[in-house]
Amino acid sequence: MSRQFQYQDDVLIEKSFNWKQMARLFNYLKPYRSAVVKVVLVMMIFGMLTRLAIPLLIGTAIDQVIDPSRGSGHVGFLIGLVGGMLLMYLLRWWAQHYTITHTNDIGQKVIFDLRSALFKHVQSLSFRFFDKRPAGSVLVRITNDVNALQDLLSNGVVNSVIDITQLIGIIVILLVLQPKLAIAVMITVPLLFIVSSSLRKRTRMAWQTVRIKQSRINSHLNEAIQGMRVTQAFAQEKENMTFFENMNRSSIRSWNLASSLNQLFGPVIEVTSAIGTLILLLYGTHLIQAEELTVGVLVMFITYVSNFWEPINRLGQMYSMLLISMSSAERIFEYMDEKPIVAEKPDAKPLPHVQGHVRFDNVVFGYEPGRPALKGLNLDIQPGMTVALVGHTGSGKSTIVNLLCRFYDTIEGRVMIDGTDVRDVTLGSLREQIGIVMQDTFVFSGTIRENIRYGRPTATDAEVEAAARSVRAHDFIVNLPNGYDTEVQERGSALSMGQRQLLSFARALLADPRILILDEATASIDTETELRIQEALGTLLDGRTSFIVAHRLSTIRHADLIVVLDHGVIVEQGNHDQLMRSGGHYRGLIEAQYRFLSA
Ligand SMILES: Nc1ncnc2c1ncn2[C@@H]1O[C@H](COP(=O)(O)OP(=O)(O)OP(=O)(O)O)[C@@H](O)[C@H]1O
Repeated sequence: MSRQFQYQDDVLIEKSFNWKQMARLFNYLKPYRSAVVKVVLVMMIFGMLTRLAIPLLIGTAIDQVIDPSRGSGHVGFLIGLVGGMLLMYLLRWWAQHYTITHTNDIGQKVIFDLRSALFKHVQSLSFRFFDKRPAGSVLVRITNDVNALQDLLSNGVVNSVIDITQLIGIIVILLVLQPKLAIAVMITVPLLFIVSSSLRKRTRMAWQTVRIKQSRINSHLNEAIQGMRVTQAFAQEKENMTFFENMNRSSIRSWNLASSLNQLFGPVIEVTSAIGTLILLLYGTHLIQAEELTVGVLVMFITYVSNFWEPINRLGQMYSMLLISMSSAERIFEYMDEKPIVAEKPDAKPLPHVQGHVRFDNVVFGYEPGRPALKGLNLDIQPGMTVALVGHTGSGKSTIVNLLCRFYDTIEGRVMIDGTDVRDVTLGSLREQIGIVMQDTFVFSGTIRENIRYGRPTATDAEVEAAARSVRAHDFIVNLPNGYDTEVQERGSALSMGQRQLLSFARALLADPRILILDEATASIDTETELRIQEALGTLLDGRTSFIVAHRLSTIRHADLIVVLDHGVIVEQGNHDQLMRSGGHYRGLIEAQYRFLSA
């Protein structure tokens, strides 16, 4: 299959640890500081202390009660010790339950904050940001990468604090109980460290690969679902399936590898712990024989040492998780650090209610360096005028409207509305006064009423209906199964092309902007709908400055001014009759269209 999907931003990260990034990430835990401290305290007091106390109780039981040299009259004491142990176990269970509930809660809240902050930021970014990235990869960062941090920000932090404290506690107790034996046992720690760190590096890379493969699946799925119509229309389902299956298989393979590497840690820990126990028993026996150690203390040692490996193992896993999470954090912060190219000036003022006088003053613009889309454009449009922008594909029509809405900033020259440079006003106040009707009307999931109201959320039902009536959309809406309350879906597939156009006209009319931009649909529709749309358009354009990226002859003919563009330059302007008479580009375009229609 020739199609190649590339998700360039998903690369294996093998960088050294970025402490700054980590501090930045942990900043998100700040609002929940007191909750974290509470959980750590509960776990330390009731979880860790009970764990440390249990071996002491066992050792005491052996030396004070079970040791035959001490007689057998201490059953009451033994029951007391066992009761104490039972209480410790219960407290421990409760502390674990408390910790799990609360760490999950903290984790969820942090993830919520992080995801909201990221979405808010991404929403503020300029068109140029989205030009460069497939929607799928943005989606993956807001979902997968944020999710990848959940474990770290919940159990990760709390468990690490507890594990470190527990380790220190055990080491101190062992050293106090029998320093020589303690040092002998700990000889195994560096051994474990060396073996596991090389294994851990491989495991970390393997888990990163898993994450990347899963991200690719998500990115691909997003594209595949969005492009499903094209896939089906070109009967590419089989090829698409093969591609997907390969990705899926490769994801499983990477998961199997990572998980088998992960499973090697268990045996490594077991072997080290066995060596530790061997040292403990050999050297311990020697010390007992030399009367430097009691059997009870040896049992305490054995229990403590068995509790020693678990936190070490968890801390190692935590370190790997930290490294993997940091690669997600880096991806998230890369977006967070992306500045909107079209930014409001700090002293930007709201644009007052405008008349609709639009001026392009020697505007030069290009989307990419070295490829100008507009080359020194001058236009002066009086309030209320209807301007038709015509020209070959790629001539710069949409670019003009993109600059008017300030989706991009000019490289040279100015765009002025009522004498104010669009860069001097707040983006909200500018765009509120400009209504846009896109060629492919985006219908959001919801009812027809909600979709029309998108233009002005505060509009009443009566106003929504009035707008729909004015643009002749009311008739088709009331004929839908639930009238204005009919649910429509994301791509508006339940509605025809013409109906979607009328819906978008109603939306724009309700918003009542002073300046209207209309990207006229190119698809041909039946004559009755065409007439209805033309009538609706008349209502919509009335009294506003309008820019129409025009394709229909009827629209172009009625425009007050026709601007003919060619390769980013205005080659002609005037009304229909003037331009026809002059016999230039425009006449050529119109005659070509006639020839096409009559062919
Ligand atoms: N987002 C973008 N990134 C890079 N180049 C772009 C982008 N949008 C448009 N261009 C380029 O800018 C030039 C002008 O494009 P523009 O969309 O303004 O043309 P148009 O006249 O509206 O075309 P059409 O009638 O096909 O919509 C073209 O060469 C196009 O390839």
